Amino acid sequence: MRRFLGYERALIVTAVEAERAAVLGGLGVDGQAPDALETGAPVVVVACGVGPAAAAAVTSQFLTMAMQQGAPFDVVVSAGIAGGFAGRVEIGGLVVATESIAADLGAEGPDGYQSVDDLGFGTSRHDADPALLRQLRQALPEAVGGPVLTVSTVTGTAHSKELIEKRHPDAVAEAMEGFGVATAARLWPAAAFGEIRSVSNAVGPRDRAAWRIPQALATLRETFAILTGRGL
Ligand SMILES: O=C(O)c1cccc(C(=O)CC[C@H]2O[C@@H](n3cnc4c(=O)[nH]cnc43)[C@H](O)[C@@H]2O)c1
Repeated sequence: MRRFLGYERALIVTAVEAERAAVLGGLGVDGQAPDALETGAPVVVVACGVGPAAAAAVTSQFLTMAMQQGAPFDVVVSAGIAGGFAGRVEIGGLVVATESIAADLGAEGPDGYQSVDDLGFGTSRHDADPALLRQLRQALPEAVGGPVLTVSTVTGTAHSKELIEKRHPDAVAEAMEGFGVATAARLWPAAAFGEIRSVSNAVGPRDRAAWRIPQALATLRETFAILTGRGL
């Protein structure tokens, strides 16, 4: 198996098995045995489950186990499909996060929404590692760069789309794991963090039949072929 960019050991965290299979397909392997972590594979791909809590828990577990085995990860990437904000990214297109933002981690009050940052309780944002981001932008010139939101509930009405766009006017996409993966990765300063998303649907009123999942999974697969030097 080839390396991810120039990194010694990469942990790629997807939400579901179909995304994991697409990433592994890009790496040129049909599947990965459950002992990939123990055998020192240069790229380990794990499906953590949906949402930021599962993402943080599983990422933390894998980072700790790799360190205990003496083969720590030096890069951690949250990867999968996402909803894209219309006019910023096409369905089937690719997004590279400049930062991963917990879009609903805060409080509502008479003056509107306040993030945990506004409240003085910590941070709702994690920047992508600058060196990793540069490499991703160079390897994937067609990708749209910008903040990617992490939500616990998929935006599904015109009203909630309007609200989230007002709170995060620069966001290019929303998904459900990036901030969780980043929160765990931040505990390991030696590991660079990034988030890569292919777009399966437009953020807005729920229309599951319009989600182009096979197209987004194909983009994800091509992306990881490029990032491991296997081309298209
Ligand atoms: O049904 C399938 O075949 C299938 C294959 C791959 C992935 C899925 C998912 O449902 C993945 C859920 C995952 O996708 C992210 N996501 C995608 N669109 C959005 C969105 O509009 N808002 C928020 N999250 C989105 C998210 O990270 C989920 O964990 C199904």
